[in-house]
Order: sequence, then C-alpha cells, then structure tokens
Amino acid sequence: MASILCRISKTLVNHRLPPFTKGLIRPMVTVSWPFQSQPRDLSLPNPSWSKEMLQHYELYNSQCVGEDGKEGSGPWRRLPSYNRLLKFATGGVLLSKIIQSEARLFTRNIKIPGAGFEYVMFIKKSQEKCVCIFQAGHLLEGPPGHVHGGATAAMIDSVNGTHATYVCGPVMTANLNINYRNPIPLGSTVVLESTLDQREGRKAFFSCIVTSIDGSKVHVESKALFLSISMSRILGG
Ligand SMILES: CCCCCCCC/C=C\CCCCCCCC(=O)SCCNC(=O)CCNC(=O)[C@H](O)C(C)(C)COP(=O)(O)OP(=O)(O)OC[C@H]1O[C@@H](n2cnc3c(N)ncnc32)[C@H](O)[C@@H]1OP(=O)(O)O
Repeated sequence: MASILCRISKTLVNHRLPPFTKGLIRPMVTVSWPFQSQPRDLSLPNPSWSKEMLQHYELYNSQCVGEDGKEGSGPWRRLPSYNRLLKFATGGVLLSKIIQSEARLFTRNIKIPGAGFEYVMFIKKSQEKCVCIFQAGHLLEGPPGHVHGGATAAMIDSVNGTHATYVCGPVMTANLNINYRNPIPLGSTVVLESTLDQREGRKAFFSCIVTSIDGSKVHVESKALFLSISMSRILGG
C-alpha cells in the first residue's frame, strides 16, 4: 500500500510540471493515474498531413536516431508542442485567472486537424539551427488562395522564439523584420529554418528563411532580436 501511495504521489508531482517540459524531462515513474489529463503532443503526424509534410518529418525524425540506433542520440531533436504553456502565468486578480485558464498558444488554438497551423520543429543539438516543417491550412488565408502575412509572421516568431528559448532561456521578441518575397500557396508545405546569428549579452540575433519544401523558392526572409528576461517578469506580467 505504501509503495502504491508513493508511486501515485510521484506521478502527481510529475504531472505538475509545465507541459513544455514534457519530453525534455524524463518522468520518474511510468505508472498511469486514472484521472490524469495528459497534454496531447500536437507536433506528431495526423491524417491531415500531406505526403510532402510526412516525408520531410521522416527525414528529420530519422536523424534524431544516432548511428548506434538509439533514439535521441542523433544530431537532431524533435520538439514536442502543446496547446498551452503555463497555467495562470499572470496570477492575482480573478479576471486574469479566468483569462489565463482559457489561454491557448496562438499557433495551436485551431482544433480541426489541417485547418490552421500544422507544424513540427526540430532543433540541432549543436543549437545553431532550428527547422520547422509547416503546412498552412485554409483558415490562414490572406490574399485569395495564399497565406496571410500575419500567419507567416506568427510562425517565424514561434520558430525563432522557440529556438531562442532553447538557447537562451526565457526571452521576448524585441524586433522582427520581415521581407516577403513570394506568396505561400494555401495548403502547401514550407520549411522555416532559424539560425542563431549572434549573441551579445542579453541580446540574441536570429534570422529565418522560409522556402518551398524542395528549397527551390524563397518565400520569406527575416531577422529578429530577442532579449533575455527573467522568468518572474514573464509570470508577473
Ligand atoms: C517564455 C517562457 C518559457 C517558455 C518555454 C517554452 C518553450 C518553447 C515553446 C513555445 C514557444 C513559443 C514561442 C513564442 C515566441 C513568441 C515570442 C513573442 O511573441 S514575445 C511578444 C512580443 N514581444 C513583446 O511583447 C515585447 C515587448 N517589449 C518588452 O517587453 C521590452 O521592450 C523588452 C523585454 C523587449 C526589452 O525591455 P528591457 O527593459 O528588458 O530592455 P531595454 O533596456 O529596453 O533594452 C535592452 C537592450 O536592447 C535594446 N533594444 C530593446 N528593444 C529593441 C528593439 N526593438 N530594437 C533594437 N534594440 C532594442 C536596447 O536598446 C538595449 O540595448 P543596449 O543594452 O543599450 O545596447
């Protein structure tokens, strides 16, 4: 009985971790708790993914496995993705708590598979590159038949932002400068490649290039500045 209680309490402790740590922190126990609500990793293949999206996913996923055949020992790492990050990030007043409990990560808030932002990110363990395979759904329309520039900007900010968080810890976007070169057809799959260009104290400079899946067409090029900030500043609002 004591050992069962111990296992349950360990499980609860593990489930209190913020969702974004899942996959980064190995759970101490694997016992399943009947009332748990496990967040769903939304960066795994679903039936809406195109053939190109799946092929590219497999290409990077296969490089997450090392030469020794062990998963996780390859040069790339797949980043799991959930529809929310922190519960009650800006605590205090009741309204804030209600809003926060309803909060969802912007690029993960369209529930219908394939309708909005379908994407998966991989980061190079040497940290200088982060790649995102992105399939743009019909709800992201801007000009007829093409992706809204704001949706593309959101994806660039997310990929650079995730990359920056991975490299620097908590950050905020201070500046994002975008050049749109060729419109992205709705429903197509594109690749976003984020590069860490430079670090200077609290500042981290990133660039991003968005290309067609075969690399033949450049859709967007951008530069971004991220500033490291304390976690208490994010949580305190
Ligand atoms: C995060 C929790 C961890 C979760 C982990 C999850 C894992 C990843 C999973 C999922 C990730 C999803 C990824 C999403 C990512 C989205 C990111 C966003 O969209 S963030 C929202 C938009 N950004 C804002 O709302 C910022 C608003 N601005 C501010 O809060 C401040 O202005 C801030 C923090 C940017 C800077 O304020 P200061 O007070 O800290 O710093 P000062 O003193 O003003 O500047 C410091 C230096 O930076 C330069 N600087 C500041 N802003 C600049 C600018 N816009 N352009 C150029 N230089 C600038 C200054 O000139 C100064 O430079 P000199 O030290 O003098 O050399």
